[in-house]
Amino acid sequence: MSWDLFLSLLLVCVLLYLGVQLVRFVRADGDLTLLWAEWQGRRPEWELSDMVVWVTGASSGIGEELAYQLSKLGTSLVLSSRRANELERVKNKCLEISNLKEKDILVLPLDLTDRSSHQAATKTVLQQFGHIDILVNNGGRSQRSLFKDTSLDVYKEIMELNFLGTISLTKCVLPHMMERKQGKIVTVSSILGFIGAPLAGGYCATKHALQGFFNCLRAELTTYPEITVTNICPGPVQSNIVHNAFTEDISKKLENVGSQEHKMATSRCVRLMLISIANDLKEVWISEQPFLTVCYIWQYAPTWAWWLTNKLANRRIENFKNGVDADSSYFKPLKKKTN
Ligand SMILES: NC(=O)c1ccc[n+]([C@@H]2O[C@H](COP(=O)([O-])OP(=O)(O)OC[C@H]3O[C@@H](n4cnc5c(N)ncnc54)[C@H](O)[C@@H]3O)[C@@H](O)[C@H]2O)c1
Repeated sequence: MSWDLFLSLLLVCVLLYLGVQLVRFVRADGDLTLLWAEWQGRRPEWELSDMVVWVTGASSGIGEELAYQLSKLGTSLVLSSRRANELERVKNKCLEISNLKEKDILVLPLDLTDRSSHQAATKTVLQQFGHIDILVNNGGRSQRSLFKDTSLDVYKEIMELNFLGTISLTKCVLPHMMERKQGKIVTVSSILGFIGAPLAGGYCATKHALQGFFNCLRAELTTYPEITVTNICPGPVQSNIVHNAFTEDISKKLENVGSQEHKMATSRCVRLMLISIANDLKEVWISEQPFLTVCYIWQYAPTWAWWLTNKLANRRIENFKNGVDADSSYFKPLKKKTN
């Protein structure tokens, strides 16, 4: 083979390799540690079966799907949110699709903002199952309104729910985990827990607060190596979150919710969450593009990130004003992954 031919073949191979890596990067829907764990790490099927898992916000969206996927793994479940009838519906479906029995699923209505009820709720779980292996702090609400239009009451209320409600329940469960010297505290934060976006100032503040809080708590628990703290940071995911979002006034509902189809499939998000929990990952980003790229640039070159952030931010406000979902139509995603 001539030297020229060899070099041409080598160049083609390198270009092919780079092409494949580029497609993989564009299609990636998790940060590097998460993708590694998905490829080489521990499987949720090996690690999580037989555990007792308490999921808040289990009546809808991510929490509901989490209940279904966990039930298939054989975990005992505590399902919490405010509406008992919705939790019963989720429980019945769990029983239908898994080998769990009635006694394996506790429906435990709970309002995260009613902090005085959290101790009694924890006691009820311990009476039923004897212990709690995993607490998934998932319940919460988002926000769609500009700061200039938004009442301060909204900021107070969203902080009460997403931040104080979450740490209040954690405070009730943690002593029990410390006594056993084991447990997993998993909190569903958001990519808005470390980047910013318009229309969600209050929500973003609560998620930043959660990130800061749980990063500190993890550092306080170094003498308890078997208690792990995982912050899950999803980008946009299909659920009822926009439907249930706060607006500029406490009592006002969002008028135009818009289609949610362009967002990441709930089942895929939850599968990646389970992989994160099984592998005790400390912080994970679960998101499709372009948000994942924004997260990386935001971390490594925050000032440059503003160029892209501003473009997305303008589009977000425009979308919102036009009555479509704020995160729609940045660009069409490649074929969606579903699990
Ligand atoms: N869907 C997304 O795009 C997305 C992105 C990033 C983070 N998240 C986070 O995921 C979590 C779940 O949200 P989702 O997308 O499934 O939304 P969702 O609206 O479908 O579900 C929210 C759940 O929280 C519960 N909840 C709300 N207020 C409560 C209260 N006062 N007490 C107890 N439970 C309460 C609801 O009843 C529901 O079960 C939230 O913490 C949210 O911030 C969602």
